Amino acid sequence: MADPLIIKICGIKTIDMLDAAIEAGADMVGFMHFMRSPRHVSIEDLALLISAARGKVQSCVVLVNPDNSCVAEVAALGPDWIQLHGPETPHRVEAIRAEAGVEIMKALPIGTAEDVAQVAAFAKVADRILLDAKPPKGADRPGGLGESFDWSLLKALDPSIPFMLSGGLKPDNVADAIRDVAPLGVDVSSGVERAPGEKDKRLIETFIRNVRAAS
Ligand SMILES: O=C(O)c1ccccc1N[C@@H]1O[C@H](COP(=O)(O)O)[C@@H](O)[C@H]1O
Repeated sequence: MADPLIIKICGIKTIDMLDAAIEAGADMVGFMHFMRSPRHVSIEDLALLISAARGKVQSCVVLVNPDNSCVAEVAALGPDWIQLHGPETPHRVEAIRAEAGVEIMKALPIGTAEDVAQVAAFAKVADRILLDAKPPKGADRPGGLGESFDWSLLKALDPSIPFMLSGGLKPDNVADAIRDVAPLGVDVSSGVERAPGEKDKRLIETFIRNVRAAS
C-alpha cells in the first residue's frame, strides 16, 4: 500500500489551533515568520508553538528570503523544517541548509512550463519541494493568497521528483488535486480559514477528512 499523503496545515498562530490541527490528524504544521503575512508570528510565539508541537506533529517555519541571522535565530528554536518561500537560488538553498542544520522545504511558484523546468535544480539541494501558484504581479507576498495554478503543467515534471502541492487548496478541491497530480503531500492555508489569518477548526477537520478519503 502507498504511504499516506503528508498533510500540512500552514499559517497556524495559536496553541488552540495547533491542538485542533493535531487532533484532526495533520502530519505537519506551518508557522509564518514574515511581517507582511496576516499569519505572521513573532520569534517569541514561534518558540512557544514549536515547543508545543514537538513530538506530536512536524513543525515547519516559513521564511521569505531570510538573511543568515534570521536563519540562525529560527533554527535555534528547533523546528523540524524551514520552508523557503522566496526567490532563493539553488546555491542559497544549499547554504541555508548547511547553516540551519534542519530539513529544508523549498517552495517554488508555478505559472509556466519554464517554472516547471526549474524544479529539478532545486530538488538536488532541498530535502523537499513544495509547488505553489505564482503570485500575481504586484502581490504583497509570495504565497498564502488562496490561488491555485494549472495543475496540468506538472505533466512535464520529471516523475522521479517527489513534491508537495499547495496553492488554493480547500476542502472542495483537494480530492481532485490528489487525483490529477498525485503529490507526496498537500499544504493548505487560506482554504481552512474563515478570514485571512483566522483558521477554522471545522474546515481543518473537513480538509483532512477529504484528503484521507481520496488517498
Ligand atoms: O500565508 C502567507 O501569508 C504566506 C506569505 C508568504 C509566503 C508564503 C505564505 N503562505 C504559504 O503559501 C502556500 C499556499 O497558501 P494558500 O493555501 O494558497 O493560502 C502555503 O505553503 C502557505 O503556507
